[in-house]
Amino acid sequence: MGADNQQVPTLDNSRMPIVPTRHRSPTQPANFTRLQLIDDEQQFSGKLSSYMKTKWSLADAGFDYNVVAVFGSQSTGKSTLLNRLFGTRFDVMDESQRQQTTRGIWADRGIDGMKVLIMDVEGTDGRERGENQDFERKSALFSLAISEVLIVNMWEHTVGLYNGANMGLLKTVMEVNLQLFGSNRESKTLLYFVIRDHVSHTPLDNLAATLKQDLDRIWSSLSKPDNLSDARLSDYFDLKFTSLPHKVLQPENFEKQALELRNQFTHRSSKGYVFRPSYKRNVPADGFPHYAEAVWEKVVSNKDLDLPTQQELLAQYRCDEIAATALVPFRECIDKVRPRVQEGEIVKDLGSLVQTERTRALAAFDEQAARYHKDVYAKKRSSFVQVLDGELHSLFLNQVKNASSQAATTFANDCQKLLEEAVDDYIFSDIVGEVRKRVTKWFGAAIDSLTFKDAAWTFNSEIKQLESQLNATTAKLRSAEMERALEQIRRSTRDHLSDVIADKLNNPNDGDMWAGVMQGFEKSTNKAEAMMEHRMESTGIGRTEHQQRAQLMRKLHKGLWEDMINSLREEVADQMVLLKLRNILEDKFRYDENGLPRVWKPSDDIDSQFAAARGVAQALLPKYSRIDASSLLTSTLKGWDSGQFFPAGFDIDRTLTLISPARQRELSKRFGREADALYLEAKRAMVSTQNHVPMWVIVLLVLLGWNEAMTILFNPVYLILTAMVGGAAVVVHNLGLWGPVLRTVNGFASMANNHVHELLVEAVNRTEPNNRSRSSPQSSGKEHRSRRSSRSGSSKSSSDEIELEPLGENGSGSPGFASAGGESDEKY
Ligand SMILES: Nc1nc2c(ncn2[C@@H]2O[C@H](COP(=O)(O)OP(=O)(O)OP(=O)(O)O)[C@@H](O)[C@H]2O)c(=O)[nH]1
Repeated sequence: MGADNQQVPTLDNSRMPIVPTRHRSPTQPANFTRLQLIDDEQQFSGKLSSYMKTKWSLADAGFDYNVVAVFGSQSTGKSTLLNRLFGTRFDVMDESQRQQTTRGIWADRGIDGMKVLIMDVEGTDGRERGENQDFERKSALFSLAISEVLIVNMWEHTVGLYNGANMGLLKTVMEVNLQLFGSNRESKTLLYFVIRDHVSHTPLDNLAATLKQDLDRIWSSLSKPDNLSDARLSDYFDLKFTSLPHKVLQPENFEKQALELRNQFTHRSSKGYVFRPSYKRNVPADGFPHYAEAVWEKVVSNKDLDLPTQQELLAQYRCDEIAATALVPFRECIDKVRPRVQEGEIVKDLGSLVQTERTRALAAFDEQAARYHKDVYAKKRSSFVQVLDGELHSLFLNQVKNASSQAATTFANDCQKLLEEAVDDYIFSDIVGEVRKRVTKWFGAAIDSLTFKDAAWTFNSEIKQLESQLNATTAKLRSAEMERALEQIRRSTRDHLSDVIADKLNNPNDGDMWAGVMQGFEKSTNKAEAMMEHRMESTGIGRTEHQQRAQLMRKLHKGLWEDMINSLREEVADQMVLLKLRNILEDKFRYDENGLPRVWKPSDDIDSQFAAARGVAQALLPKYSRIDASSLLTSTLKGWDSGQFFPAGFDIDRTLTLISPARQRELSKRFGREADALYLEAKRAMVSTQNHVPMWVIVLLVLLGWNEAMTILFNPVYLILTAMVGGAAVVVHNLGLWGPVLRTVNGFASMANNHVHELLVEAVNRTEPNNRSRSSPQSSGKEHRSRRSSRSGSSKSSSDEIELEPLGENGSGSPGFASAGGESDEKY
């Protein structure tokens, strides 16, 4: 193509020179808007969609656009004609070369606001392609399928020629077209025959009649499908004919008539306006690229080309595209709130927020997709709604679950708080019922905000789920309430029963001990049952709920029984039971029948009294060891006799034994030891009543006086000596040996006396042998006295002097010296 051919075309013919040139390359100046839609290699351009949007601004045209294609032999001025009609810049052959200019199919938009898409198709019978008619058939079929108006360009002189007028090609194309599009009679195609170089005098009408006859002949010779055997040419095609003068020989006329012809394509009001609604393919402009490509692919692959199917496919494709586009802002909105909801937040006004986005997305979809195949659109709309609602439902479901969880938590917490704060005599079912009503109402409002008219979902299962949760919580609270009631009732009866038990076990011989205990249990149970009835009523366990009530009663009985057993076990603990036995023993042993303390006298038979008392006490040990509950058989306790009193599996027999046999034996031994101590104590008490101050102590005190006696007592040496002497005396006394001892002492004294006497005599004899002879024995005795007096330092008178008497003859005389006169108390 020459550079001058790249001038911006206008409708001013003087500025639209046809400059022969050659342009075989798809590259073009930037300001050109044409596109090689299908190239030499039969490849469909991937740029059509972007050209529709950016270069041609037709994407948003909806149905308000037209498609025109040109069909004809090579170099018959097709491109020239299109450029004249639509202001396009399709390549025009360089006169000097006479070579094929247009290869493949080119497309462009008409200028000056014309919403016309023009396709310049490679000419048929091309020298370059030779015998190969594959592309010309495909391109012709493609043009026929997608165009509202197909301009059939031909020289005047070829009219009436079969091959020269491309009648053979037209026949083939029509035949295939009938097979492929036969079922679609809704949209026709205008075959606009433009006869070029009309220079002869043959009127156009004659030329048109010739062509029409040729076409009818072709049509009748077509091999039609069976179901279309009656199909007429006019069912599918409208025919229109025009001619143009010779461009070179009659340039002015040519331009003039070309302009008139142009008006038929541009001015709706002009006579002969070509674009009629019946030619519409019902393909919106934004779907045209996909539609055209799909048609081309069908043509190229020789598959059956069914226009309705293609339209449906297109509709499906486009509706999907539109839906995807409409979904983007919707998802953006959802994605903003989804994390918050997933984290458990209850997003305020979520329902209205996303409902607005849903409406917006649907409106965007409807605006564009409604132009496509109705059935497909309806289905796709339904699918789109499902997608939207699917996203919403999953989001709402999370929100509902959050609300449900919060409602359940609030219910549990509020109930617990109110029950804890409730004063006595509160009605459990009133408190719980009130909270439940409030929570359910709140949850209902949360659900309502997420449900709207067109929404295909309900949250019935979530409502049921919450109800189950609330029921479960209520059951738990009721169970806890009853546990609390059980504990309170047991506590209130426990003290009374403990007192009864302590009293009965401490006085085992006052009537039937176990009957008394059981009576106490019966009273406590009756009282507890009445309290329990009241609590069950207030907790909402109606009288119709027999099983639950019976279970609770049995649980209460078990608790009361266990409380009694625990109290009994405390009472018969080792120390307690020993204390009880000891008390009984003491009562029987230490006190008489009148309850007065006994003072044991030697004459009392302690042993038999003790044995009797101990027997009574020991007999109580087996009594304490096992509970006798037989009296309850005749009690007022319901179910005791039928075994329905306690819960199933409760082994009452196991609880009856308080003290095992082994423990009984051990306790019996320990009690025996304690009893023995008591016995000894009694014995000692009796002995103590007989004891007095020993005689020897009195003698000692008389003999020694108080001070001496104390000296002996507090001086260890004296005390030991005294003890030894005393001990010896006791032994002697006890053995009755005083006689022999006295005799022995006397013997020893006599011997000592004799020995002393001998010593004295010897001494006297030794000292005074000579004096004996010089003096008389009297004088000698006086001297002896004087020496003794001098030794004693005494200056006694003569009346104090001691007379030394001679020793007895037999040696068994008095052990001491005989004293003279009243001086006999002084000892030697
Ligand atoms: N005689 C005559 N020549 C014309 C007319 N219109 C165009 N031409 C000339 O015919 C030659 C071919 O013109 P094109 O417009 O390229 O023809 P075409 O059919 O598009 O050619 P291809 O695209 O190669 O098939 C050019 O040299 C034009 O100047 C016409 O009406 N009469």
